[in-house]
Amino acid sequence: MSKPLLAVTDLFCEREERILFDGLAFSLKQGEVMQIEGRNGSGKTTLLRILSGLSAQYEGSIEWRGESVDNVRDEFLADLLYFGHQPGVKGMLTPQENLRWYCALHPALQRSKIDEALGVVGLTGYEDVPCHSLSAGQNRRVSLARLYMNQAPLWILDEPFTAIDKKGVAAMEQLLLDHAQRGGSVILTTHHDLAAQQGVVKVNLDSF
Ligand SMILES: Nc1ncnc2c1ncn2[C@@H]1O[C@H](COP(=O)(O)OP(=O)(O)OP(=O)(O)O)[C@@H](O)[C@H]1O
Repeated sequence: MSKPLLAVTDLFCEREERILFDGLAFSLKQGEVMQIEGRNGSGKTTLLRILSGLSAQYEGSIEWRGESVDNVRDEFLADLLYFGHQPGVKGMLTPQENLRWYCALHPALQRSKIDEALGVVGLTGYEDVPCHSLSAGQNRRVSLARLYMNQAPLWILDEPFTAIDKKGVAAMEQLLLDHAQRGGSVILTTHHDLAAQQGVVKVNLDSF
């Protein structure tokens, strides 16, 4: 049997003397989409930050391709795209400039795909408009355009559909499924009901 891509065992995390989860365990295989569920404040963002290496305030084991993430940190980070709660878009820059800046940070990405990615997320005609004068949903779309340019094996996405309209959510869901079909894996949180329930593995933090 093939090793899981990501294996979490006996994870414990507390914040402000409140236990968020204890004994949390799950594994993610290649090509799997996993939705982390739980009530507000249950620790979903905290968990995603731990999994992405942004927080070390936990106990337990996290393995990437069978090795402790502590031992393969560089390889793990190179294989990861983390999409945080905030859109991470610079208001003074245009959508095109934001994506150019993103490409400069991640040389594996193709600058030639920027216009295509902006087109796919419905921002044709807005390429040169400063992001501070775009709507919340449009700013979120600038951020989501990065997913169309990134084939990292693991996507960790925190509330990627916030402020996105229904049609946009459907397109994004399809993008996640396409990524999984190509052998990528996805861990996400969302308060949206995903249309594609089949094939989505769920982990509910309220149970831990
Ligand atoms: N850096 C921190 N310091 C102190 N407490 C924190 C910190 N980060 C998170 N918390 C607390 O941990 C709990 C879990 O927060 P978290 O943002 O992970 O929840 P969530 O499940 O993502 O919530 P939501 O569904 O509302 O987005 C909250 O009670 C929060 O106040």
